[in-house]
Amino acid sequence: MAGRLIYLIGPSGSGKDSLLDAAREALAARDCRIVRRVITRSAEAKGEAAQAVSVERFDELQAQGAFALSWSANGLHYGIPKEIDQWLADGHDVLVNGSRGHLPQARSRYPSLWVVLLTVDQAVLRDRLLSRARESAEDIETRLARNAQFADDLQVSDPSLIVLDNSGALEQTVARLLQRLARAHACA
Ligand SMILES: Nc1ncnc2c1ncn2[C@@H]1O[C@H](COP(=O)(O)OP(=O)(O)OP(=O)(O)O)[C@@H](O)[C@H]1O
Ligand SMILES: O=P(O)(O)OC[C@H]1O[C@H](OP(=O)(O)O)[C@H](O)[C@@H]1O
Repeated sequence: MAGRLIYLIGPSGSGKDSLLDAAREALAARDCRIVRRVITRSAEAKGEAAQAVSVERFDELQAQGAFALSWSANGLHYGIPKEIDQWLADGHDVLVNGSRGHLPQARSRYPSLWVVLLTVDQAVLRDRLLSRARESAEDIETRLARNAQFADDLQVSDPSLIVLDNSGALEQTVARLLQRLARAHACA
């Protein structure tokens, strides 16, 4: 049976990378794969273990059809390697750190995908972005402002949407993620 794509989204700083890192072992034990993204961000940037490439290299990879999904946001380009299609075909569930802006295209390519939406109180979010200190103060404000664009877009009543609040301890969010995925018979 084909695997399921789980598309993790949430505001910048909501904790997507932290959650994936903290849940990595538990997910691997459940045969759930986490894909490594290709990003036009410098390799030195703190945070997720992504493959950093130049814009020229990204464009080449794109032209070669190396990406199953790709988008641009926050002045960067993001690609999800095509190998996820083989993983899904082989029956593995696959977790992707996605983009809210790209959700319609992701849904149209993977109609059975599940969305995990990570939320955080706005004040906590600002504090976390500032203390992460990956972006300049100006870029952080731009990222916070980007959230308004998506505020009403997701239907909380959608049965294939899992909403997780990460305003509290990360361990709690990990536990709830695993629980909710198990209930959805994904990564179970
Ligand atoms: N539950 C939590 N409690 C305290 N700090 C947290 C929690 N979750 C994440 N953080 C911290 O918040 C910051 C943002 O988290 P992270 O980088 O994982 O977010 P992200 O959603 O991947 O952001 P982006 O989309 O911008 O990459 C990090 O410094 C991380 O350590
Ligand atoms: O705002 P939206 O469209 O949800 O997401 C845009 C992109 O920004 C974030 O990446 P990062 O903050 O550069 O790591 C997300 O992971 C996503 O890929």
